[in-house]
Amino acid sequence: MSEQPTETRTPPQVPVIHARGLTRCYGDRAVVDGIDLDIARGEVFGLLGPNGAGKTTTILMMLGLTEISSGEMSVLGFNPAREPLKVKRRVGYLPDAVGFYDQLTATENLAYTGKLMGLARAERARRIEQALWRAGLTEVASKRVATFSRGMRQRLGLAEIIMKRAEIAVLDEPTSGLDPQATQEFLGMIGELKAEGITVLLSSHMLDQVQRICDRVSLFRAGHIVLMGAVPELAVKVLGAGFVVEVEAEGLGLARRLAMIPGVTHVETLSVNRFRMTAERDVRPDAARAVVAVDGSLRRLSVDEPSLEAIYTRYFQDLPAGGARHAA
Ligand SMILES: Nc1ncnc2c1ncn2[C@@H]1O[C@H](COP(=O)(O)OP(=O)(O)OP(=O)(O)O)[C@@H](O)[C@H]1O
Repeated sequence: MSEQPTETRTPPQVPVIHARGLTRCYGDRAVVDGIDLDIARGEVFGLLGPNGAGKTTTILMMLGLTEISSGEMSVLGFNPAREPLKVKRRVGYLPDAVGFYDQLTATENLAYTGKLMGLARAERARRIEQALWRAGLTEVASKRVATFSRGMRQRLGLAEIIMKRAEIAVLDEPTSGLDPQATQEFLGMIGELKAEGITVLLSSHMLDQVQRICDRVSLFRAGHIVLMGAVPELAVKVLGAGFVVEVEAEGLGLARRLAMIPGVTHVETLSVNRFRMTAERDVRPDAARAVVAVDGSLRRLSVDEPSLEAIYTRYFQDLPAGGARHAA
C-alpha cells in the first residue's frame, strides 16, 4: 500500500466529516433520522445523549461499518459506504471494547496492524516505538496484552491510532471504567492529538470530561441531533444564560458601561458596587477595562462557566411529557 495520508489531506476549510439527512433504519424504524453534521479539521467534537439515541450507529456509518439507509456522508472526502477501506486507513477507531490479540504483546499487536497497513519493516518499527512511547507504554511493550488493565488497553488503542497517523480519531466511551488518574492521562493524550491537528470525535456520558476537552458538542435524542454547538452557545439556548460574571467595583456609571460590553445580555445590580452580568462569553477582561475606563477600583471579579451537566439536565427536564423536540 503506497497511499500517504499526509499527501491527501483535505484543505482546512472543507469539513473533514460532512453529513446531510443521514438516516439508518432497522426495519421500518429510523434509529438515526436525518442528521446534518459538519466537523472541521482539528475539532474535538462530542457526541452525547441517552442510551440508544443513535450515537454509535452514526459512528458506524461514518466508518463504513453499517449501511446508510439514506442521506449523504463524506469522511475526508470519501464516501464511507462506497470507499470504506480509504476511510479506514485514515480514521482511527477506538470502540468501547478494543479488540487486541491477548496472547500477543503490545508491540506484536501494533506490528500486526502495521503489516496490514503495508508499512515496511523499518518504518513499522520506528512508528511502533514512537507510538508506544507517546501512549506511555514503552515499559510494557513486550508484555502480553492479556495482562493489561482496561486503562492500558485503551492506551494501546490510542497508540494504534498514533501509529496509523490517523487524521481522525473516533473514540467511543474511551474513559468509562478508568480510574481518575488513568482518565486524566487519557484526556491529556486526547489534547495532544488535537494539538497535532487530528480531529477527534468523542462519544461519552461523562459530561464534565466532554465539556473540558470538546470544542463543540452534539446532543442526540431518538435518532436526531437536538442541540449542537459550543457549550456557552448551548447554555444561552437552553438555560437562557451563558457566563455569569460578578463584578465588585466602585466607579461612576459602571452599570451602564458594563451593559455596553459586546456579548453582555443583562446586568443586574446586586447591591452598591456589586453587579452580576449575564454574557455569551467570558467578559472578565472587558469588565476590568470598563472599571478602568470609569476611573473606578476593582475589588473582585468572578465567573461561573455554564455547565454541560446543567444544560443536559435542563434540556430533558423541559421536554413535554412524551414530546419530541428536535431542532438543532
Ligand atoms: N443491528 C441492529 N438491529 C436493530 N436495532 C439496532 C441495531 N443496532 C442498533 N440498534 C438500535 O438502534 C438504536 C440506536 O443505537 P445506538 O447504539 O446507535 O445508540 P447509542 O446512542 O450509541 O447508545 P449507547 O449510549 O447505549 O451506546 C437503539 O435503539 C438500538 O437498539
